Amino acid sequence: MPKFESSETKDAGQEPVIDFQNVSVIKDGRLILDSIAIQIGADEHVAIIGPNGSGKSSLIKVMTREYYPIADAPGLSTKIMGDDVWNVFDLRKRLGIITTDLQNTCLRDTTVFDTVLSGYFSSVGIYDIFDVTLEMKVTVLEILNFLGIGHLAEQKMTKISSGEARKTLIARALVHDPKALILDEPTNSLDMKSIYQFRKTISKIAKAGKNIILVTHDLADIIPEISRVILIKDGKIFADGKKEDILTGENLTALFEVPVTVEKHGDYYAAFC
Ligand SMILES: Nc1ncnc2c1ncn2[C@@H]1O[C@H](COP(=O)(O)OP(=O)(O)OP(=O)(O)O)[C@@H](O)[C@H]1O
Repeated sequence: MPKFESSETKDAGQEPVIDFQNVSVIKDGRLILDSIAIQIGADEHVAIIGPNGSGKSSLIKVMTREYYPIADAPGLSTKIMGDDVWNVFDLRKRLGIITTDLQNTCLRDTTVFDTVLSGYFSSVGIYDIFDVTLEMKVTVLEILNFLGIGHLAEQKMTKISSGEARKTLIARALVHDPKALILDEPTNSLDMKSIYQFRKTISKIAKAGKNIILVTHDLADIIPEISRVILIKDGKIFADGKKEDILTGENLTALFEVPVTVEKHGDYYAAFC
C-alpha cells in the first residue's frame, strides 16, 4: 500500500477536521467573514459554493492561518484536527492545499518529479542542500503512478497541460500524507477531458481516505463522494446540509441572485441560468 494511503490517515482520530465557531474576519475595515460556524467531520467530504466575493477563499485562508479571525469573539474556535494552535508549516502539510496561486508558483523549468519532491521541503524546486532520501523518491514515484502521471516524471512543468499540472500539485500535497485535501476552484481553465480525469482523480483520493474540501462555482465538480454542501453568501453561511437538499434551483437562485435550474445526472449535478 503506498505510504500516502497509510493506516495513519485512515485511523486518524475522530476529531473533526475543521471545527470553526463564531469566526469573523475584518479586512480593510470590512467584515468579510461574519460569525461562521462550520464543523467538518473526520470522514466527511464537503463542497463550498458561493458567488464571487462571497468569502470562500477567505474561509480557506482562515483554515491555512493566512487570515485570522477577530480574537475576542465569544465562543471562537478555529480548531483543526482537534487543535487550535498549530505550527503553520505543519498545518499546511496536514491540510494539502491546491490553489491556482500555487500552480502559478510551481510553473517553472522544473521536472514534474522534482516539483512533487519539493513538497517535502515546502520549496519550489530542489536544491543541493536538501537531504533527499531514497524513501522520498520512491514515495514520489508511487504517488505519480497512483495519479496516473508516472510517465510525466521527467517532463518540465512548463511543457505539461493545465490538467497534468493540477494533478502534479495534488501529488506534491500527497507526499505529506495529509488528512485532507483543500481544493480551491480546481477545474478552472481545464478542458472537458481534463475535468473528467481530474474528478476521477479526486474521487480516487477520497476513496483512499482523505477528506475532500472543495471550493467551486461549478456543481459538476461535486464528485459523488461529496455528500454535504455549504453555501456561502456575503461572508455568512447561507445554507449547509445534505447535497440533495441544498442543491436546489430555489437555493441557488437565492444564492446567485439569478434564475438557476438544477439538474441531476446520475451521481452528478449541473446548474443552468
Ligand atoms: N486581504 C484582503 N484585503 C481586503 N479585502 C479582502 C482581502 N481578502 C478578501 N477580501 C475581500 O473579501 C471578500 C471575499 O473575498 P474572497 O476572495 O474570500 O471571495 P471568494 O468567494 O473566494 O471569491 P471568488 O469566487 O471571486 O474567488 C471580497 O470582497 C474581497 O475583496
